[in-house]
Amino acid sequence: MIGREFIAELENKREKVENLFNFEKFKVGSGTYGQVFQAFPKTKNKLFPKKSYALKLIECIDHKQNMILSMSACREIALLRELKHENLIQLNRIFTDQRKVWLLFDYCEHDIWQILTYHRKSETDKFPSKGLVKSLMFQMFQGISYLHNNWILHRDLKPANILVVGEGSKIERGRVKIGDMGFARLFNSPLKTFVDIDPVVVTFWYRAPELLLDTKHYTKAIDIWAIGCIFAELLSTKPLFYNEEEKLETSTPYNREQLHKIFTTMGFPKIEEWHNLKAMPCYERLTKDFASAAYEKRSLAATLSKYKLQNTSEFRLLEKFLTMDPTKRITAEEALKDSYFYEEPLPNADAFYGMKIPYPPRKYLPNEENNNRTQHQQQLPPRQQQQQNIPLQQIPLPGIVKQEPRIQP
Ligand SMILES: Cc1ccc(-n2nc(C(C)(C)C)cc2NC(=O)NCCN2CCOCC2)cc1
Repeated sequence: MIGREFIAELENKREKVENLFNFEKFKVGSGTYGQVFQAFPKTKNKLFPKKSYALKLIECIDHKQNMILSMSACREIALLRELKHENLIQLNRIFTDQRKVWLLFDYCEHDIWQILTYHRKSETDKFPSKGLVKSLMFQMFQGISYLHNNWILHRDLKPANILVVGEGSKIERGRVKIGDMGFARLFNSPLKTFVDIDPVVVTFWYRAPELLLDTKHYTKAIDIWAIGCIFAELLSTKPLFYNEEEKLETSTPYNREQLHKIFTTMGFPKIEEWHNLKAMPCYERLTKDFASAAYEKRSLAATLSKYKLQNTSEFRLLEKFLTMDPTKRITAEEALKDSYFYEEPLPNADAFYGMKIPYPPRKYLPNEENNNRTQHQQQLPPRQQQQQNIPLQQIPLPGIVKQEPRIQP
């Protein structure tokens, strides 16, 4: 059997995602890493229990009949196949056909961005309950602790990446699933208030000070700072380091406005607090751009005083997350042992325990697929290809549905 007939034979045998699920009209997200659809098993298919799934279409490039999988897709598949924890997104299956790669996940109706947006806009329900906040935080730390113990850093923790399972799933209702939606596409949107901010806009609000000072060492402490920002936002419903300036990514991670926001909120870091500050790559620029005296009266306690958080276990824990010196920041393991998680209300495995879920379901986005060529069919110039991508055939994609031995290119 020659190659083309063999491929055709292969195609007929494969389970096609279009035959197994209804999803085309239910797009819930799109961005740099691909598009995401809510998917419902078709009645005739017994392979998948009757519940909601998420199908992520990976952007491939079709080059001279060769499917080219991006490096990021390869990294996502390789990473997710190794990870298994109840508070992390779980990759269920991989489907491929001649032109596309689909990743199948369990569906999560909610995320912390959506929860915060609901409370910001509500007149009568302005804050998430104490029990909800505690459960979300505890589950987030369980997931991050698993990642950090496996020496994996998330590096882009923000409310939109903290998903929560909704109604419908008895066992997993209110379960936190940390993901990486990778929607951080450059977005030159007009200035907006944070209430309407799109979860896909690139924000620096969760970036640790050492990142903004161009540290060369990505560490676990960077994730802890981001979780601290999310904790503060859950307690106040306002982004702690909100910065209305939405800048396109600049060549250096140094962001003067974001640093100013952090110092205005926390005060300016003292050398005795952050011994290694002078060693930061952008320290010279920092001393030129900022006068520490301007932030003398600033502190986290002063900033959050209007939320009546002083002398609470929440505030004491928050200070440990938002410690300027990354080497002094609390670890995920230490956070899980904090007294905050051992006082009423105790964290419940179901973040929505004892409450009716008031948060709206996800909105469906228009699916451009129907009326124009999709990204994966675009041709990349050959030069770009060599740098960025590996032909699909060369990537062992174990666990693909009904995978036959691949023909070598
Ligand atoms: C390049 C790259 C992109 C993403 C990941 N990544 N990393 C993670 C961990 C568990 C490590 C946080 C999760 C993902 N991928 C997704 O979350 N994917 C989204 C899955 N969601 C979509 C919406 O519905 C629920 C499942 C890795 C590498």
